[in-house]
Amino acid sequence: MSTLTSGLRVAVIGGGVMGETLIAALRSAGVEYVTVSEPRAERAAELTERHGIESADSPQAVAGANVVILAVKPHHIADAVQQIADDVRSDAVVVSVAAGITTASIESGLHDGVAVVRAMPNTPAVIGQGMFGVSPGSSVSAEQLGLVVELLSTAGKVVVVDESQQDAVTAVSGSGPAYLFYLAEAMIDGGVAAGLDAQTARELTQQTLVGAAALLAGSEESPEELRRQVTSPNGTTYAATTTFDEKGAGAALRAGVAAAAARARELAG
Ligand SMILES: NC(=O)C1=CN([C@@H]2O[C@H](COP(=O)(O)OP(=O)(O)OC[C@H]3O[C@@H](n4cnc5c(N)ncnc54)[C@H](OP(=O)(O)O)[C@@H]3O)[C@@H](O)[C@H]2O)C=CC1
Ligand SMILES: O=C(O)[C@@H]1CCC=N1
Repeated sequence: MSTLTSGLRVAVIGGGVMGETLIAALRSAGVEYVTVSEPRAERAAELTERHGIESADSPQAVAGANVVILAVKPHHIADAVQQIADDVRSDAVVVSVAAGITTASIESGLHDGVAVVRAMPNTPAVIGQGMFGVSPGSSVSAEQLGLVVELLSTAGKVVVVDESQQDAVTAVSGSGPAYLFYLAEAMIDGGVAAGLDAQTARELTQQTLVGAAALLAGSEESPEELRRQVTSPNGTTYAATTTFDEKGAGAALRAGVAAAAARARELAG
């Protein structure tokens, strides 16, 4: 990591949920120079204090940066790009994490030839367990893509995908943590309804999801086979999963992923 972090100066434009997630990940990875541009002064002060970083307006933040991370909402990207266009270094790489926004649209707002990478992160990056789908734009060198992949790898796994797949990546891994939290909410509610106190229901749910996720990640078996191993003939799991099927839970989840991908396409404008 030392060759990666030495001399690296990162500007993070937008200090919201994902901006802070990436700041925390970069700092944990030993990146010393991180500057955040965040319009809310109170929030900027919170971030500088919590993570030991600098805060500046966007032109100042990007002026010395070799990596610029755009972490504003998709509808704020055009403004954010316009604010930095004249100050981004010509050899910098600009990484956008905005859902739906194409590298071509960001490139069109920057000076010719500036490298733009589109990356779709997720919030588990804050504990080094993120999943990133990364796509280079039209002016990215192999070295610049390698730098971005190496940098993001400090916060989780990275796959390089064709940009045409980014909306699907967003629907699976970008939004995906929320699907698991949604499931956790329902399991906790169901446990309470079945007679547990809320704290016990949460503890049982949390460890069950952690254990099952680790089993899935570490196993060569398919999810279907792992599920089969839990499901005794006409037992409790069978009772649960046939009810899920009757209520259309699987179909609803598949439709939800499709809706997320469609929404990402819409965000492109
Ligand atoms: N949250 C997540 O799990 C994920 C988010 N993303 C992407 O990350 C991006 C940010 O999302 P998220 O962090 O959730 O959103 P937030 O609203 O939490 O954060 C965005 C921040 O950017 C600030 N901002 C707005 N305009 C500018 C500007 N021109 N310059 C600098 N800062 C600005 C906002 O300030 P203010 O509130 O004052 O407007 C806000 O603090 C989105 O594009 C989203 O698609 C991608 C993957 C996962
Ligand atoms: O909900 C959203 O639009 C963002 C993108 C992926 C996760 N959060």
